[in-house]
Amino acid sequence: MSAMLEIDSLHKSFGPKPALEGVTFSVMEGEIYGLLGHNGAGKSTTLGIILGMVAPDRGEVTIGGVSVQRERANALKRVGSIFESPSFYEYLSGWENLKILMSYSVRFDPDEARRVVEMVGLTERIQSKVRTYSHGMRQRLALAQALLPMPRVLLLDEPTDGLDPEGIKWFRDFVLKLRKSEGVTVLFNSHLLGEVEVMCDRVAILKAGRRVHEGRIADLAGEERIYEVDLDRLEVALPFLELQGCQVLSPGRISLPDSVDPAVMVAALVGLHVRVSAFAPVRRSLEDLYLEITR
Ligand SMILES: Nc1ncnc2c1ncn2[C@@H]1O[C@H](COP(=O)(O)OP(=O)(O)OP(=O)(O)O)[C@@H](O)[C@H]1O
Repeated sequence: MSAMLEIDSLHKSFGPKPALEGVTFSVMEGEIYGLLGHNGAGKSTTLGIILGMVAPDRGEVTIGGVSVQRERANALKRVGSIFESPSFYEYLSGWENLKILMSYSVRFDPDEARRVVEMVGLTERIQSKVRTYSHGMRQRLALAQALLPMPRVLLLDEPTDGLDPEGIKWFRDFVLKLRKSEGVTVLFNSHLLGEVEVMCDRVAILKAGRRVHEGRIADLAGEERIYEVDLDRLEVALPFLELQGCQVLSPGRISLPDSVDPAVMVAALVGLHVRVSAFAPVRRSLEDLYLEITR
């Protein structure tokens, strides 16, 4: 697999505090890649630079080997995007909106547009005025617009923001199907860690403009042994656990070193008059990792 997207050492400052400080990562062809981070971590700035809408102070992005900074139009020819909240002409139909939006970049092909509108499930309402659309329908229209250039790369800024659980599931299934049928490469940012975990192959976590983690979702479990615990007398229990080499990850979650037998640990806690209501192994989630890294 070769890299479809290469983000190389991006630096950007809007004021005295840098928004990005040397962010680097690559997204392989056909990969679904998630960009995570707290509010203000630099996710949208990164996407804006990839889309050629924000000029980096330093660094470069290449898409399919073509530099966005040096050959923007060429690099973005087969890139579809939803960036920030898409805005539409409210008093025009979804169809008229697609026609206008497409006239800025590629030629409008009605057959292709009908195919894409069908794909996103908007056929019945595409002639209705956008002001009558629900938030979910607007997102589907935004997705249709993103799909019209027949993209090899999709860049999505918070694509499920504000969607209801059904809309989120629809979006997830749609993207997974699209990758399978068309081999599209997808980079998106989101705060919905559960969604990211089921959709993405890899994630990067940004913190204050720096990439502080990159890894495969499949490797999340790692070597660590994580236990969910419910204990009383924490003033006794926690120092004891730490003395045994356990790490308290969050209230109620600890990681056990290899040398420690959980049964022996429970017996020892009981011996210290700690009531142990739960002590069960759990799979480490993306949320666990995210909280450990960004804390
Ligand atoms: N156009 C701009 N002018 C001034 N500052 C900006 C601009 N765009 C971004 N910033 C600043 O850059 C930093 C990174 O912002 P960015 O929008 O990239 O974060 P984010 O990770 O996308 O956050 P969120 O999850 O809230 O969307 C923030 O401190 C933000 O205030």
